Amino acid sequence: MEHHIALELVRITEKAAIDSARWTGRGDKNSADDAATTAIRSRLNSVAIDGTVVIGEGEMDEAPMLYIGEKVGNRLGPKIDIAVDPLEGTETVASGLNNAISVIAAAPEGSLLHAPDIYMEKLAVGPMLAGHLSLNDPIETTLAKASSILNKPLSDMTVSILDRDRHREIIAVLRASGVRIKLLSHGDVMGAIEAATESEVDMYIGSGGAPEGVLAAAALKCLGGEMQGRLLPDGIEEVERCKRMGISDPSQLLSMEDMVGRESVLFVATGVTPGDLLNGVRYLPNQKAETHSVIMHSENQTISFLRTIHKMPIPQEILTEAAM
Ligand SMILES: O=P(O)(O)OC[C@H]1O[C@](O)(COP(=O)(O)O)[C@@H](O)[C@@H]1O
Repeated sequence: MEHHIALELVRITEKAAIDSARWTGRGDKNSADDAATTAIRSRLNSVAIDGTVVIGEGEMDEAPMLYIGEKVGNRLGPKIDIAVDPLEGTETVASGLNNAISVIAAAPEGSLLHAPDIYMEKLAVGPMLAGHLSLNDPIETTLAKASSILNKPLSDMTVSILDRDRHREIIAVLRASGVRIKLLSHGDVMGAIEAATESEVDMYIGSGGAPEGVLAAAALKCLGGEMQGRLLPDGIEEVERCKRMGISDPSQLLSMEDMVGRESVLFVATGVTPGDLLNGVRYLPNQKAETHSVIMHSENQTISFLRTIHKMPIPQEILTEAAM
C-alpha cells in the first residue's frame, strides 16, 4: 500500500475531524456524524485509487453516502478495499467525551472482511501476547496464560472492556481474578488499539460493533498485535445478513487474516476529541485548526504521528455579511 495514498487519506480524516469536532458537547450525534461523513465523501473521489467501500455507513438502501459497495476514488490508482468510520464515537462527541476519531483503513481488493453492522465478540492484544491466546478459551484461562507470558501477576494486569450491561458476567469474572479493569464508555477501536501500544492496557475484550472490529484489526496488524473476533448475530435476520455478505458460518472464530487478509494494510486516524493516543481538534485564531493523526502501515509496522495546522476557508455566511 503506497505511502502517498496514506497521506491523501489522512488529509480526509483531518477534514472530517475538523468539521465534526464543532459538534463536541452539543448533544447532537447525528449532526456530528453527518459533518464527518460529508467531509469524507466529498473528498474520496479525488484520491488516486480504484476503491470500493466494504465497511461504511450502511447498506445501499440505508446510507446515501459511503454505502457498502460504493465505488470511490478517481479510478486511476490500485484496486483497494476501503473501511471507513467517518466518526468513531458519535455519542462521545455529542457528550463532549474523550477518544472520538475519524478513521479509514485500506487494503488490496478482496482483503477486508465485509462485516455486517452487528455485534462481534473481540479479543485484542499487543505483540507479546499475539499468537498465544484464543477467543475459544474461558476468560480465566486467557488471563492465566497472559499473566504467565507477560510475567506479571494478574493484579498488575489491566483489561479494558466497554461498560455495558451485556458485559456484567465478564466484568464479574475479571473482578474475581484481581486484574485492573478499564471501563470504556464508547469507542472500542481505540480501546483495542490501546492494548497494542505502550499503555497500561494489556488486553481488550468484550463485544462491540463488527465493523469497528475490522478497523481495529487493521490497526493491530500494523502494530504487530493480534485481534480475534466472532460475529454475534442476534436472530435469523442477522444470520441471513451475514450470509448475504459472504460469511457462510457466522459462528466461526475470525482470525486477523480473516478480517484483514494477508497483504499489506494501511490505517489512518485523526483525533476528534482529546484521547490517549491522539489529541483532539483545536480551533486556533485566524481561521486555523490543529489536528493530530496517526498513519500506520503493516508492511514495515511503521507508526507515524502527524500534527497539522490547517488554514480554513472563511465560512460563507461571514463572507456574505462582509459584502453587505
Ligand atoms: O454502544 P454499543 O451498542 O455497545 O456499541 C458499541 C460500539 O459503539 C461504539 O462505542 C461507538 O459507535 P458509534 O460511533 O457508531 O457511536 C463503537 O466503538 C463500539 O464498537
